[in-house]
Amino acid sequence: MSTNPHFQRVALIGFGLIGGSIARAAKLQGLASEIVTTARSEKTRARVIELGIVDKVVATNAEAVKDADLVILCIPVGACGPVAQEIAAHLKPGAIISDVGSVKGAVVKDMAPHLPQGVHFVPAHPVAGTEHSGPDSGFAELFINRWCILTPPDGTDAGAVAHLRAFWAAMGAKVEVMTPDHHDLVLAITSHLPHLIAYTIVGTADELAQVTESEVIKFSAGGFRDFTRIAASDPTMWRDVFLANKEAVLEMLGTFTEDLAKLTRAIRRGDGDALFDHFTRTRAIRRGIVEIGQDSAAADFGRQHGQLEKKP
Ligand SMILES: NC(=O)c1ccc[n+]([C@@H]2O[C@H](COP(=O)([O-])OP(=O)(O)OC[C@H]3O[C@@H](n4cnc5c(N)ncnc54)[C@H](O)[C@@H]3O)[C@@H](O)[C@H]2O)c1
Ligand SMILES: O=C(O)C(=O)C[C@]1(C(=O)O)C=C[C@@H](O)C=C1
Repeated sequence: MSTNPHFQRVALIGFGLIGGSIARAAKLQGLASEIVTTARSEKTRARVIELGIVDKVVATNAEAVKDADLVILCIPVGACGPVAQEIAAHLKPGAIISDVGSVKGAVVKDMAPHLPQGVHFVPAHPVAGTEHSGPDSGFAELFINRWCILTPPDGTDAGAVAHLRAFWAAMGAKVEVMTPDHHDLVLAITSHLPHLIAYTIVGTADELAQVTESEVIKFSAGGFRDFTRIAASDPTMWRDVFLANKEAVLEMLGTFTEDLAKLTRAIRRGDGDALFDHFTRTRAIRRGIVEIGQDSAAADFGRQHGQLEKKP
């Protein structure tokens, strides 16, 4: 028998891209009787109320988690430890405490010591996002056909894991469980390194523009634009990701630098065969990734669950 994905009261700490998307998707799918969110500034509180998605907007995290059956921290990973400490005394016994952080090892290490006995800690990471942030950036379809990785510590109550899994699945996600360390290694290459490289190349191109007084940015071709979309992402979020996943990112950066050196040598030596072989192999891999991402699961989910459509 499948687990009911519904929660009585869901508290979202932070109403940005991810918190706002969870609120929209959970409302649309009827996954919570009540959704409460924290918005710390008067301006954001006013905007979240105006959006009319959640049932209650409060100013403090302690107030938000009161009587909540599911609490999800939707804040930068560096803030998760301090917020766990802030809310610990106010959590309802039996509640599930989760997060959406892009790094798992550091979040588990920072949060776990603060959480009281009797709550269920099930860290999570929806591997879905955009370069936008803030209360207006979320959308209900964000998680459709995207992975959500759960990293419950050993011994976590199986019922709590199943309940959170059902919640994410009902928002359209494909859910997988793995260890925090494995998660951090995989995401270092598939997500963190691409962001670092995109941030770097935008800075390099801008410096060249200043040095040569040419208009490198102004006349940037499609390739540059496609490649650097993610460099518009939130600086606080990404500062925290690189600080929190330092070891894995440095390891992947080392391997990447070696591979870049091989291509550099091929260019310097005029080794067209080496370049052609490399590009042929990586084109096939890239095309495979696109095909995997374009299967029909999103459409199937939309048909089964109502009006959700994947955004172009
Ligand atoms: N942006 C993405 O593509 C993406 C994808 C998956 C996961 N994540 C993870 O999700 C988390 C949130 O990212 P986002 O993109 O939604 O960011 P966002 O900037 O859109 O929203 C974050 C919100 O958290 C609030 N906040 C920060 N510190 C807080 C605190 N101490 N108490 C209460 N609220 C606080 C901010 O005011 C903001 O409203 C991050 O941990 C990030 O790593 C992001
Ligand atoms: O598409 C984007 O804009 C993203 O950067 C999303 C992305 C990713 O790297 O895939 C970014 C960080 C997350 O933790 C998960 C998803």
